[in-house]
Amino acid sequence: MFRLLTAGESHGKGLVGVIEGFPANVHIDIDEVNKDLARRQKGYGRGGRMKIEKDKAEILSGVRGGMTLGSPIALLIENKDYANWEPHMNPISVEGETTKVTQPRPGHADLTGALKYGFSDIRNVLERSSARETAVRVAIGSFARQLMKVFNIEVYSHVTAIGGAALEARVEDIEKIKGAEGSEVRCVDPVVEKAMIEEIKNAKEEGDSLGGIFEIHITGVPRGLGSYVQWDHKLDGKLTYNLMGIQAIKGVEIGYGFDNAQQRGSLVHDEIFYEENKGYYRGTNHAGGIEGGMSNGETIIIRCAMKPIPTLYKPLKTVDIATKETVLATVERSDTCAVPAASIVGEMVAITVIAQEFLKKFGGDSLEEIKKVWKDYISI
Ligand SMILES: Cc1cc2nc3c(=O)[nH]c(=O)nc-3n(C[C@H](O)[C@H](O)[C@H](O)COP(=O)(O)O)c2cc1C
Ligand SMILES: C=C(O[C@@H]1CC(C(=O)O)=C[C@@H](OP(=O)(O)O)[C@H]1O)C(=O)O
Repeated sequence: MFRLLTAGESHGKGLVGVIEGFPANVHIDIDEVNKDLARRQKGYGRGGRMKIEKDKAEILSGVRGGMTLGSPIALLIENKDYANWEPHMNPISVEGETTKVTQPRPGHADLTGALKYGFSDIRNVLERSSARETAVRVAIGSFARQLMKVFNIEVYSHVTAIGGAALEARVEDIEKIKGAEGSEVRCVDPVVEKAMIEEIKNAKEEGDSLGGIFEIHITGVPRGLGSYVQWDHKLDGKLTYNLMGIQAIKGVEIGYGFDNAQQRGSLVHDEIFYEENKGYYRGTNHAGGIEGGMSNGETIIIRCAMKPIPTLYKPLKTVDIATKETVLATVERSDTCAVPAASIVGEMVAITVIAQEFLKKFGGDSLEEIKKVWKDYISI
């Protein structure tokens, strides 16, 4: 079981990630980490910031010659935009009163964050609450992904809705889902993709914003990750908690969760079968690969709902915290829609949880030790 921490402000010098408890002797390909970072930066509907940043992770510790050491891994992603923000973000001395942000944006941490921490400058809140932080969670997730790949566990995602443009039917075919990689909005259906892009264009023109839904599929997860024995050991609980920790994610569904709620049990529960060469398996996967808080050996399917981006070019009303007057919310620069980017963050957060639970079950100090325990278990 490893734990992680992130640090860093959106327009500060950079983002830092620390992973503690990651096993030794895992080969890490830094190009793969950087590819995942680049995937998060793509997607139709992003704003000007993504033209400035070219995210690359620098490994500061815990890896030698491409192999993990079992010691804490420290990662750094530089914020290129810091060069433009240095007068406001320098850790030692900043420009004073005139540059304060005092008009909180509805939908952001701005107002409550300022009141909670006693700030007269909302910048002290927005810099850390920003989803810029998700870059380093993707870098950490890429380490987890590389570890899980050794055990044939893979993660994929696709966008199923942006605003009102949505796929009509569920897609469970992994080969089809892999096709999302080639889409500007990570949608597997070209007709719906076109409608999604149109929605984003229209929202942008009208100074508005959009949210949507993405779906994560994790294949190859052995049965028995997580447990029913105590409420806080449950795998579905851990996944939803961590996915809800992504900025703007407001709903997480395991399997066909909400659809199942409107059906009879006979149409919902996945019948159990057995074949000599295959072992136990299900005829359907409405549960999304988790029953009783444990992975059941089927593909884990999770849907996440993202609210519309809160910063609006046609801003909503708010109250200036310096004057208490009604004003329009601050706009500096913003994405119109970031659901495709969020789907990559979702992938990486989900595979991080799976890797943590995997290590809880099969854990050891080195990859070799883990492999032994895992091989014994899957041969039962
Ligand atoms: C990848 C990604 C990009 C985002 N980009 C923006 C943005 O450009 N402008 C904005 O106002 N919010 C953006 N958000 C959402 C806000 O960070 C988030 O809504 C805000 O911090 C409030 O937190 P909450 O929605 O979790 O309550 C983005 C979120 C994600 C996941
Ligand atoms: C920087 C990223 O996303 C940012 C998330 C974000 C927010 O408020 O959450 C606001 C925007 O930042 P800025 O105000 O600098 O344009 C996004 O670009 C990123 O994803 O790397």
